[in-house]
Amino acid sequence: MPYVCADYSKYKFVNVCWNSENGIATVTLKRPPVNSLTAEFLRELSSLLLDLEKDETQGLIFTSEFDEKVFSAGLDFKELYRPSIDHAKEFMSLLHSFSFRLSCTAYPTVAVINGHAPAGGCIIPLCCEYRIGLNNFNIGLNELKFGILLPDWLSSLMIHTIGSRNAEQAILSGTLFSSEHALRIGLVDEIAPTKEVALEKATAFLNKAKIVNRSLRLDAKLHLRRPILQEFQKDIENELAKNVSLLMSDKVQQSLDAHIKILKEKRGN
Ligand SMILES: CC/C=C\C/C=C\C/C=C\C/C=C/C(=O)SCCNC(=O)CCNC(=O)[C@H](O)C(C)(C)COP(=O)(O)OP(=O)(O)OC[C@H]1O[C@@H](n2cnc3c(N)ncnc32)[C@H](O)[C@@H]1OP(=O)(O)O
Repeated sequence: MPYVCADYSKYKFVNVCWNSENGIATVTLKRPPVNSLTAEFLRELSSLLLDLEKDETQGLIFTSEFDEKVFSAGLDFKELYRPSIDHAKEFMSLLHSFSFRLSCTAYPTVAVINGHAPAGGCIIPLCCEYRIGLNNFNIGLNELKFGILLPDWLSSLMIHTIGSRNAEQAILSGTLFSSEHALRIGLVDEIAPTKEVALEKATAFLNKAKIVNRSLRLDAKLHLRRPILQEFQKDIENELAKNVSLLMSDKVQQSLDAHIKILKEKRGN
């Protein structure tokens, strides 16, 4: 059984619950108020994956502290509004490297989506091998609706998950799916009535993975995910520069400004 070496208490935005009997790590995202992804959060998540790898984790479950509310609200609007060019570059690079790393972990991965997961909020679930949703949440890549072209690797993750035809329709219409609809098109694999049941289902999925030889399983995973991994590795410098210039463009900055205002008005701020 794996021996835990890393100090998981050093992490600020996640709680790591390590089960020493089965080697499964349950990682609860807890960056208030909505687990939006900032550079600091992404840096932490990347470092966490390395620690889990070193500790020979047998399986990873992601879930959110903000149960029945939000899994993740996606990229942090506020941090990405008028960033310095250096920060924009760093952010895009961190997003790319974390998503790549999560897509090809040696251990199996599950997302328990216990709340809304719009836009960048569904990156973690899409990189995972299996997705279990709760009722009454929305999930989808709706970026096109606010003028953001998806990076190729992100479209490719969606295609891998729900097939090209469904992905084309979903991405081009910027649809946010209800949990029932997400189940119908395969964006989630199961629906659970509560987080507890979802965590049991996640553990059952991870236990099934154990009957397969770990290194063979990884070879097969990398083979089956080759189209996604190729998108991640294709012309990285150019792809990152494209995303940075999209982020810095007037259109996207105006859209972020509008979104921040909408969220403020919603709260009566
Ligand atoms: C921008 C990138 C451009 C180019 C880059 C190229 C490639 C990048 C790759 C991927 C693209 C991905 C893009 C994104 O992810 S953009 C973010 C999209 N997210 C959303 O549209 C979600 C917006 N939020 C909501 O819909 C709701 O907040 C939510 C359903 C999540 C929760 O609703 P609830 O009613 O529970 O809470 P609220 O009152 O709305 O919000 C509470 C609190 O949280 C703040 N908030 C919400 N979302 C964000 C966010 N994304 N970033 C930062 N902060 C967020 C909100 O302002 C409230 O704050 P406060 O008033 O201070 O309490």
